[in-house]
Amino acid sequence: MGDEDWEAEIKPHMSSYVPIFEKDRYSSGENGDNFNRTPTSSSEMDDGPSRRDHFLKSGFASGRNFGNRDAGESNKRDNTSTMGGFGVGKSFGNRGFSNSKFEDGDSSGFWRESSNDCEDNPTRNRGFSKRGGYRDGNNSEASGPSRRGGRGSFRGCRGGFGLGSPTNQDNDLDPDECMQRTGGLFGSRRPALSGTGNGDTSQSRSGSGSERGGYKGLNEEVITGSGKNSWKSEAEGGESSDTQVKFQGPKVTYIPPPPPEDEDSIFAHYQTGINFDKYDTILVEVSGHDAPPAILTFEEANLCQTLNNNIAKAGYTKLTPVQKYSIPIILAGRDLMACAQTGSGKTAAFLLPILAHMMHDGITASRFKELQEPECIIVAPTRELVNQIYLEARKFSFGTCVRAVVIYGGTQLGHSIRQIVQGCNILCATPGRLMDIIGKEKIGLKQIKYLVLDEADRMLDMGFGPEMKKLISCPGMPSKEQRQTLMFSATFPEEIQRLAAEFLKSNYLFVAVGQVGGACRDVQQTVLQVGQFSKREKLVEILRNIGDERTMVFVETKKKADFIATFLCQEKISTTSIHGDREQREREQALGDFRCGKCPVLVATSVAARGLDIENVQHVINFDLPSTIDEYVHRIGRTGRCGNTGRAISFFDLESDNHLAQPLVKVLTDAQQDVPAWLEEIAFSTYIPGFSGSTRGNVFASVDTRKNYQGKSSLNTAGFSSSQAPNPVDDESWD
Ligand SMILES: Nc1ncnc2c1ncn2[C@@H]1O[C@H](COP(=O)(O)OP(=O)(O)OP(=O)(O)O)[C@@H](O)[C@H]1O
Repeated sequence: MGDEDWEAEIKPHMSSYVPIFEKDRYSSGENGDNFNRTPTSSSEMDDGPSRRDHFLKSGFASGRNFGNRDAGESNKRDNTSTMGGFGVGKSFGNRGFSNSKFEDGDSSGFWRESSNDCEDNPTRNRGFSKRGGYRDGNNSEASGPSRRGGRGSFRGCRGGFGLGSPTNQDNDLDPDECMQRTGGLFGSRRPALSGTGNGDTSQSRSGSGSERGGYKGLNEEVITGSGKNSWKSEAEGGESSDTQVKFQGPKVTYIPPPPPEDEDSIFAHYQTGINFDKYDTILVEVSGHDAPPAILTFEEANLCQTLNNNIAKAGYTKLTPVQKYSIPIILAGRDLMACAQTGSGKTAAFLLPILAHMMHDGITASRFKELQEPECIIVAPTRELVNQIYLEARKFSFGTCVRAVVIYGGTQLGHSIRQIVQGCNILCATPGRLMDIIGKEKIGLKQIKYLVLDEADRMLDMGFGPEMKKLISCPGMPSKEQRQTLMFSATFPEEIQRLAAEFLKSNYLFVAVGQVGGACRDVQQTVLQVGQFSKREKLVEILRNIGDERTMVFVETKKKADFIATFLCQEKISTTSIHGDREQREREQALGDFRCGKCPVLVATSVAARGLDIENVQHVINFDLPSTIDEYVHRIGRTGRCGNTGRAISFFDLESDNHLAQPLVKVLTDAQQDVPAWLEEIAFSTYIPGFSGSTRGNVFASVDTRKNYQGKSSLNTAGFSSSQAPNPVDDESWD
């Protein structure tokens, strides 16, 4: 459903919201000056205490911007919000248009914008607080100063600079980690950014930026090297000049809490499920020359004792298919593109052999140094995912001298740097923060032996691809011949495979476990025909039936995530949310509340679609279907992990989802799921000759897109050869 439709739907409901404030975000005493206390409708203002109480119980504080609140109101909300697990709103005018210095907050807010959320004119964007509170459905109606006063901070990040991104739009994949960078580093696709400012704030930016040829985003000065000193002034606590501050944007002050250090926490894991052994029956195809044979047991990998101990403590007794094939390939020093179903252990498939190599090579303990030169960089598209990978790296390297470090956007840059300078062998990073740190000359690339792209298709698409290209052409980065490059994902569209070749040695191996881009068979998929205006009712009905079982509800836009989370809380369903407009602290809090079961429902945008491994997620509900089938595959893969079973229910809206009918039928069929007759009918009526399964290219690449490779072997994962069906593309040379 488009945003505009959504506006139409939410507007009538918005007036019934109970605004709840987060204590640390709103204080009329401190920030009241920036509030325009224009009265708003009483229905918006004066909701009864019962509902407020409900929010309180349900752990949800919908922090819309209600700048017209008086101090008394604010205090009441302070009480509620501190108990709330869900603080939607972020900025309450204190950093609004009157405040050009951006005392605090999140620099990522400057570029974390979506085209859908940026329909406001530049005047309205001007100097608004950078972080997005809940954008009221009314805010498309006003743009004058008084409105900005009253609701200026509403817009927050959403007002921002109008950094629309073609791929992220409002369905976010950490846009602060990707598209904004392409504007800065690789030539902007957003001409509005360069040259003319969008208002006070962006003017000041473009003012600074124009010395270098216009606004280029935070990263620009880093990459050109000019940001070095300004970083010092910011991250090392020195004074920033106005120009620097304006150019740099608001400081990010969030320092994530360190993960628990005790062994039990490090090795905490959930159980494999009843279908874990069924993995062995999945066909695996390896293509490329001279692939080493698969291993069948951990012992065959010949790992060192410490690694074996860690594997045992992690509860791994048996290899998953992707591990059986990838581990020997990586140990043999080969480049690899591996595609395996969600939740089937791809992370360990690359971490274990990399660590084994490092141990074998006699890695020296890394020590404090201003410039660290890690041996391995792992990049992934979202902050929560890199953090998860880091925790896995820390687990498997436990008791060794290998030090893993994680850095990601939305956290204080100085904190990232402090982590790095203490020593770094394996760096897990989101692309944006990685490029920043490289620009600050805290990371040298000369020693890189392993470059891992997790969710590689995402890392190479138009959102992150330019950033990745920049990374491999950074000074010092060993050429592809000199490093080992590893790519993992559950989906690998053909066109992305072709792009990947630039990163990989020509003799890379391709491992396909099951159907490339196929859904996990342990997820029972149901598609329901639900019209836009019935979705909420249906959602509540389903959630009430589900009870307390952990459920992720995916929606297409950030503001809808806020809206649905608010709505569910009103329905007394304890809910939290995660999306790219929430501050990192809030995102981590939300994930924590969901993981521990405090909020059994997590409403999420695509930011949570990939990679997240959360125990006991029994249900995924696609309140909105995503725009692409590969996104669907990743989303439903948040359940049914590691041999456990799960359920996915998708609302199919005849008005907007017909383009997905065909690929959906294919995914359902391949995963041996029931296909509703009505869906088949739609798929048939929208039949596109030569259909290849995706709205954007061929998700269903039968396997390796290279042609005519030799040495293709097709095995099931117990190691037995199966019939080698000729590949239709075998008759051409792929080099
Ligand atoms: N051999 C194994 N034995 C037991 N558990 C395993 C094994 N390999 C991985 N796991 C566990 O399975 C879960 C899923 O693994 P992981 O997150 O690496 O999956 P993935 O394939 O990367 O999924 P996605 O495609 O969603 O990113 C994790 O909890 C991991 O610890």
